[in-house]
Amino acid sequence: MNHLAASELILNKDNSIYHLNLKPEHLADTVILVGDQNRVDKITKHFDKVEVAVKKREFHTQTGIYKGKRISVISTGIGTDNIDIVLNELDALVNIDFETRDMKAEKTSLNIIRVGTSGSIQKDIPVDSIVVSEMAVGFDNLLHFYQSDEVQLQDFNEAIEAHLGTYERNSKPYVVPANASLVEQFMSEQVFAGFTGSNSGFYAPQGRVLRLPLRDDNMKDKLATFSFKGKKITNLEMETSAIFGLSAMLGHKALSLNAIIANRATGNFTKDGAQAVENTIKYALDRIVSA
Ligand SMILES: O=P(O)(O)O[C@H]1O[C@H](CO)[C@@H](O)[C@H]1O
Ligand SMILES: O=c1cc[nH]c(=O)[nH]1
Repeated sequence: MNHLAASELILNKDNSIYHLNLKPEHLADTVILVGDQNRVDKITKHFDKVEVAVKKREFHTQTGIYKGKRISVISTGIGTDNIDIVLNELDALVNIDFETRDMKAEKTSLNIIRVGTSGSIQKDIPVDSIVVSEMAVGFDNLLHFYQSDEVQLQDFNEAIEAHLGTYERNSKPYVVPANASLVEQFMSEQVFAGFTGSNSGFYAPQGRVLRLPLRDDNMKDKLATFSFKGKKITNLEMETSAIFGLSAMLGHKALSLNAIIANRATGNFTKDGAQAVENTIKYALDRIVSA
Protein backbone atom coordinates (compact mmCIF):
# COMPACT_ATOMS: atom_id res chain seq x y z
CA MET A 1 0.00 0.00 0.00
CA ASN A 2 1.17 3.56 -0.75
CA HIS A 3 1.37 5.56 2.45
CA LEU A 4 0.58 9.22 1.90
CA ALA A 5 3.80 11.26 1.94
CA ALA A 6 4.40 14.11 4.41
CA SER A 7 4.07 16.59 1.53
CA GLU A 8 0.61 15.27 0.51
CA LEU A 9 -1.21 14.53 3.75
CA ILE A 10 0.17 17.44 5.76
CA LEU A 11 -0.15 17.15 9.53
CA ASN A 12 0.84 19.76 12.07
CA LYS A 13 3.20 18.95 14.98
CA ASP A 14 0.22 18.05 17.19
CA ASN A 15 -1.07 15.63 14.48
CA SER A 16 -3.90 17.95 13.45
CA ILE A 17 -4.70 18.42 9.73
CA TYR A 18 -2.82 21.28 8.06
CA HIS A 19 -5.30 24.13 7.46
CA LEU A 20 -8.28 23.22 9.63
CA ASN A 21 -5.96 22.48 12.58
CA LEU A 22 -8.38 19.75 13.70
CA LYS A 23 -7.80 16.23 15.00
CA PRO A 24 -10.27 13.45 14.13
CA GLU A 25 -11.87 13.52 17.59
CA HIS A 26 -12.73 17.23 17.15
CA LEU A 27 -15.15 16.60 14.28
CA ALA A 28 -18.84 15.63 14.44
CA ASP A 29 -20.53 13.60 11.68
CA THR A 30 -22.84 16.55 10.95
CA VAL A 31 -20.93 19.58 9.72
CA ILE A 32 -22.34 23.06 9.04
CA LEU A 33 -20.17 25.12 6.67
CA VAL A 34 -20.43 28.92 6.61
CA GLY A 35 -18.40 31.42 4.62
CA ASP A 36 -18.05 34.10 7.27
CA GLN A 37 -15.96 33.34 10.39
CA ASN A 38 -18.27 35.52 12.49
CA ARG A 39 -21.21 33.28 11.60
CA VAL A 40 -19.75 30.37 13.62
CA ASP A 41 -20.62 32.02 16.95
CA LYS A 42 -24.02 33.03 15.59
CA ILE A 43 -24.78 29.33 15.16
CA THR A 44 -23.18 27.90 18.29
CA LYS A 45 -24.86 30.50 20.54
CA HIS A 46 -27.91 28.25 20.06
CA PHE A 47 -25.98 25.15 21.26
CA ASP A 48 -26.38 23.60 24.72
CA LYS A 49 -22.60 23.39 24.97
CA VAL A 50 -19.46 23.90 22.87
CA GLU A 51 -16.69 21.36 23.50
CA VAL A 52 -14.13 22.32 20.79
CA ALA A 53 -13.09 25.77 19.53
CA VAL A 54 -10.16 25.93 17.10
CA LYS A 55 -9.07 28.74 14.76
CA LYS A 56 -6.50 28.89 11.96
CA ARG A 57 -6.58 31.55 9.21
CA GLU A 58 -10.21 31.88 8.04
CA PHE A 59 -11.05 28.34 9.19
CA HIS A 60 -12.79 28.65 12.54
CA THR A 61 -14.34 25.52 14.02
CA GLN A 62 -16.62 24.93 16.97
CA THR A 63 -18.04 21.52 17.84
CA GLY A 64 -20.85 21.18 20.34
CA ILE A 65 -24.26 19.79 21.16
CA TYR A 66 -27.56 21.17 19.86
CA LYS A 67 -30.69 19.47 21.26
CA GLY A 68 -28.69 16.29 21.89
CA LYS A 69 -26.99 16.22 18.46
CA ARG A 70 -23.24 16.69 18.05
CA ILE A 71 -22.54 19.22 15.30
CA SER A 72 -19.36 20.91 14.01
CA VAL A 73 -19.59 24.42 12.57
CA ILE A 74 -16.69 25.46 10.31
CA SER A 75 -16.06 28.68 8.40
CA THR A 76 -14.66 28.20 4.91
CA GLY A 77 -13.94 31.79 3.91
CA ILE A 78 -14.94 32.81 0.41
CA GLY A 79 -14.71 30.73 -2.75
CA THR A 80 -14.43 27.23 -4.14
CA ASP A 81 -10.63 27.26 -3.80
CA ASN A 82 -11.18 27.22 -0.03
CA ILE A 83 -13.81 24.49 -0.41
CA ASP A 84 -11.12 22.31 -2.03
CA ILE A 85 -9.11 22.61 1.19
CA VAL A 86 -12.01 22.20 3.58
CA LEU A 87 -13.64 19.19 1.89
CA ASN A 88 -10.37 17.30 1.40
CA GLU A 89 -9.33 17.91 5.00
CA LEU A 90 -12.77 17.00 6.40
CA ASP A 91 -12.63 13.75 4.47
CA ALA A 92 -9.08 13.06 5.63
CA LEU A 93 -10.17 13.54 9.25
CA VAL A 94 -12.67 10.70 8.98
CA ASN A 95 -11.35 8.46 6.20
CA ILE A 96 -7.54 8.49 6.52
CA ASP A 97 -5.65 6.97 9.43
CA PHE A 98 -3.21 9.69 10.55
CA GLU A 99 -0.87 7.11 12.19
CA THR A 100 -0.45 4.76 9.20
CA ARG A 101 -1.17 7.48 6.56
CA ASP A 102 -3.42 4.99 4.72
CA MET A 103 -7.07 5.14 3.79
CA LYS A 104 -9.33 3.47 6.33
CA ALA A 105 -11.02 0.26 5.13
CA GLU A 106 -14.37 1.40 6.50
CA LYS A 107 -15.48 4.82 5.27
CA THR A 108 -17.46 7.43 7.19
CA SER A 109 -20.04 9.56 5.39
CA LEU A 110 -20.51 13.07 6.77
CA ASN A 111 -23.63 15.22 6.48
CA ILE A 112 -22.37 18.57 5.20
CA ILE A 113 -24.74 21.55 5.20
CA ARG A 114 -23.77 24.99 3.96
CA VAL A 115 -25.56 27.94 5.61
CA GLY A 116 -24.67 30.91 3.44
CA THR A 117 -25.76 34.19 1.93
CA SER A 118 -26.62 34.69 -1.70
CA GLY A 119 -28.18 36.95 -4.34
CA SER A 120 -31.38 35.91 -6.10
CA ILE A 121 -31.58 36.41 -9.87
CA GLN A 122 -35.33 35.76 -10.08
CA LYS A 123 -37.88 38.52 -9.28
CA ASP A 124 -40.14 36.08 -7.43
CA ILE A 125 -37.43 34.99 -4.94
CA PRO A 126 -37.33 38.07 -2.70
CA VAL A 127 -34.73 39.31 -0.24
CA ASP A 128 -34.99 37.73 3.23
CA SER A 129 -36.22 34.42 1.81
CA ILE A 130 -34.34 31.11 2.11
CA VAL A 131 -33.26 29.01 -0.88
CA VAL A 132 -32.52 25.31 -0.42
CA SER A 133 -30.39 24.23 -3.37
CA GLU A 134 -31.47 21.03 -5.11
CA MET A 135 -28.70 21.50 -7.67
CA ALA A 136 -25.74 23.75 -8.33
CA VAL A 137 -23.87 24.94 -11.39
CA GLY A 138 -20.20 25.75 -10.95
CA PHE A 139 -18.73 28.54 -13.04
CA ASP A 140 -15.45 28.00 -11.20
CA ASN A 141 -13.11 25.32 -12.55
CA LEU A 142 -12.42 23.24 -9.43
CA LEU A 143 -14.24 20.05 -10.35
CA HIS A 144 -12.45 19.80 -13.71
CA PHE A 145 -9.17 19.01 -11.92
CA TYR A 146 -10.75 15.80 -10.52
CA GLN A 147 -12.12 12.71 -12.27
CA SER A 148 -15.56 14.17 -11.70
CA ASP A 149 -17.54 13.36 -14.87
CA GLU A 150 -19.71 10.79 -13.07
CA VAL A 151 -21.05 13.24 -10.50
CA GLN A 152 -21.87 15.88 -13.13
CA LEU A 153 -25.23 16.13 -14.91
CA GLN A 154 -23.91 16.19 -18.46
CA ASP A 155 -27.23 17.09 -20.12
CA PHE A 156 -27.46 20.20 -17.92
CA ASN A 157 -23.79 21.02 -18.59
CA GLU A 158 -24.44 21.05 -22.32
CA ALA A 159 -27.71 22.98 -22.10
CA ILE A 160 -26.14 25.73 -19.95
CA GLU A 161 -23.06 26.02 -22.13
CA ALA A 162 -25.21 26.34 -25.24
CA HIS A 163 -27.49 28.94 -23.61
CA LEU A 164 -24.70 31.11 -22.20
CA GLY A 165 -22.29 30.87 -25.12
CA THR A 166 -19.45 30.66 -22.61
CA TYR A 167 -16.31 32.55 -23.70
CA GLU A 168 -13.87 29.91 -24.98
CA ARG A 169 -11.13 30.83 -22.49
CA ASN A 170 -13.48 30.43 -19.49
CA SER A 171 -13.89 27.06 -17.84
CA LYS A 172 -16.98 25.06 -18.75
CA PRO A 173 -19.91 25.16 -16.32
CA TYR A 174 -20.50 21.94 -14.36
CA VAL A 175 -23.82 20.91 -12.81
CA VAL A 176 -24.05 18.73 -9.70
CA PRO A 177 -27.04 17.69 -7.58
CA ALA A 178 -27.41 18.00 -3.81
CA ASN A 179 -27.93 14.83 -1.79
CA ALA A 180 -31.55 13.80 -2.39
CA SER A 181 -32.28 12.63 1.18
CA LEU A 182 -31.03 15.93 2.65
CA VAL A 183 -33.10 17.89 0.11
CA GLU A 184 -36.17 16.02 1.32
CA GLN A 185 -35.27 16.65 4.98
CA PHE A 186 -34.79 20.41 4.45
CA MET A 187 -37.55 21.23 1.95
CA SER A 188 -40.75 22.84 3.20
CA GLU A 189 -43.24 25.54 2.29
CA GLN A 190 -41.11 28.06 4.17
CA VAL A 191 -38.28 27.88 1.61
CA PHE A 192 -37.71 28.09 -2.15
CA ALA A 193 -36.26 25.08 -3.98
CA GLY A 194 -33.23 26.37 -5.86
CA PHE A 195 -30.67 25.76 -8.58
CA THR A 196 -27.69 27.71 -7.32
CA GLY A 197 -24.93 29.22 -9.45
CA SER A 198 -21.49 29.30 -7.81
CA ASN A 199 -19.21 31.92 -9.33
CA SER A 200 -15.48 32.44 -9.24
CA GLY A 201 -15.90 36.04 -8.07
CA PHE A 202 -18.44 38.48 -6.64
CA TYR A 203 -18.28 41.21 -9.31
CA ALA A 204 -17.84 40.40 -13.02
CA PRO A 205 -18.33 36.64 -12.53
CA GLN A 206 -21.78 37.46 -11.08
CA GLY A 207 -22.45 40.12 -13.72
CA ARG A 208 -21.85 43.09 -11.33
CA VAL A 209 -20.43 46.29 -12.75
CA LEU A 210 -18.87 49.02 -10.65
CA ARG A 211 -16.16 50.60 -12.86
CA LEU A 212 -14.98 47.72 -15.04
CA PRO A 213 -17.03 46.66 -18.06
CA LEU A 214 -18.03 43.02 -18.50
CA ARG A 215 -16.93 40.83 -21.39
CA ASP A 216 -20.60 39.81 -21.79
CA ASP A 217 -23.12 42.50 -20.79
CA ASN A 218 -25.99 40.03 -21.04
CA MET A 219 -24.55 37.36 -18.76
CA LYS A 220 -26.84 38.03 -15.76
CA ASP A 221 -29.93 38.02 -17.98
CA LYS A 222 -28.77 34.88 -19.74
CA LEU A 223 -28.31 33.16 -16.36
CA ALA A 224 -31.80 34.26 -15.29
CA THR A 225 -33.49 33.06 -18.49
CA PHE A 226 -31.84 29.63 -18.62
CA SER A 227 -34.45 26.90 -18.34
CA PHE A 228 -33.99 23.16 -18.84
CA LYS A 229 -36.12 20.22 -17.70
CA GLY A 230 -38.24 22.67 -15.68
CA LYS A 231 -35.26 24.09 -13.73
CA LYS A 232 -34.17 27.74 -13.66
CA ILE A 233 -31.05 29.13 -12.01
CA THR A 234 -32.34 30.86 -8.89
CA ASN A 235 -29.44 32.44 -7.01
CA LEU A 236 -25.72 33.18 -7.12
CA GLU A 237 -23.03 32.68 -4.49
CA MET A 238 -19.51 31.26 -4.39
CA GLU A 239 -19.20 27.78 -2.78
CA THR A 240 -22.12 25.39 -3.30
CA SER A 241 -21.04 23.75 -6.59
CA ALA A 242 -17.74 22.60 -5.13
CA ILE A 243 -19.34 21.42 -1.89
CA PHE A 244 -21.84 19.28 -3.84
CA GLY A 245 -19.25 17.97 -6.31
CA LEU A 246 -16.50 17.05 -3.86
CA SER A 247 -18.97 15.60 -1.35
CA ALA A 248 -20.52 13.35 -3.99
CA MET A 249 -17.07 12.13 -5.14
CA LEU A 250 -15.91 11.48 -1.56
CA GLY A 251 -19.13 9.73 -0.46
CA HIS A 252 -20.50 12.48 1.80
CA LYS A 253 -24.02 13.92 1.76
CA ALA A 254 -24.26 17.64 1.06
CA LEU A 255 -26.89 20.35 1.04
CA SER A 256 -26.80 24.15 0.81
CA LEU A 257 -29.19 26.73 2.26
CA ASN A 258 -28.77 30.41 1.54
CA ALA A 259 -30.30 33.52 3.03
CA ILE A 260 -31.20 35.76 0.09
CA ILE A 261 -29.73 39.14 0.92
CA ALA A 262 -29.80 40.72 -2.57
CA ASN A 263 -32.26 40.53 -5.44
CA ARG A 264 -30.31 41.16 -8.62
CA ALA A 265 -33.47 41.26 -10.76
CA THR A 266 -35.11 44.09 -8.78
CA GLY A 267 -31.97 45.79 -7.43
CA ASN A 268 -33.06 45.30 -3.79
CA PHE A 269 -30.76 44.57 -0.87
CA THR A 270 -32.03 43.32 2.51
CA LYS A 271 -32.64 45.94 5.18
CA ASP A 272 -31.58 43.50 7.92
CA GLY A 273 -28.99 40.98 6.79
CA ALA A 274 -28.30 39.81 10.34
CA GLN A 275 -31.96 38.83 10.80
CA ALA A 276 -32.07 37.09 7.39
CA VAL A 277 -29.04 35.02 8.39
CA GLU A 278 -30.44 34.32 11.88
CA ASN A 279 -33.70 33.02 10.34
CA THR A 280 -31.73 30.74 8.03
CA ILE A 281 -29.59 29.45 10.92
CA LYS A 282 -32.67 28.67 13.03
CA TYR A 283 -34.33 26.93 10.09
CA ALA A 284 -31.21 24.84 9.39
CA LEU A 285 -30.74 23.79 13.04
CA ASP A 286 -34.39 22.84 13.33
CA ARG A 287 -34.23 20.67 10.21
CA ILE A 288 -30.95 19.02 11.27
CA VAL A 289 -32.50 17.71 14.49
CA SER A 290 -35.80 16.80 12.76
CA ALA A 291 -34.23 13.75 11.04
O1 LIG B 1 -21.99 34.53 3.35
P1 LIG B 1 -21.13 33.44 2.74
O2 LIG B 1 -21.40 32.11 3.34
O3 LIG B 1 -19.66 33.80 2.78
O4 LIG B 1 -21.56 33.34 1.20
C1 LIG B 1 -21.56 34.36 0.24
O5 LIG B 1 -20.96 35.57 0.66
C2 LIG B 1 -19.63 35.71 0.12
C3 LIG B 1 -19.58 36.94 -0.76
O6 LIG B 1 -19.98 38.08 -0.08
C4 LIG B 1 -19.38 34.42 -0.65
O7 LIG B 1 -18.70 33.50 0.17
C5 LIG B 1 -20.77 33.97 -0.99
O8 LIG B 1 -20.89 32.61 -1.30
O1 LIG C 1 -25.18 38.68 -4.57
C1 LIG C 1 -24.56 38.00 -3.76
C2 LIG C 1 -24.86 38.05 -2.37
C3 LIG C 1 -24.13 37.27 -1.51
N1 LIG C 1 -23.13 36.49 -2.00
C4 LIG C 1 -22.83 36.45 -3.30
O2 LIG C 1 -21.90 35.75 -3.71
N2 LIG C 1 -23.56 37.21 -4.15
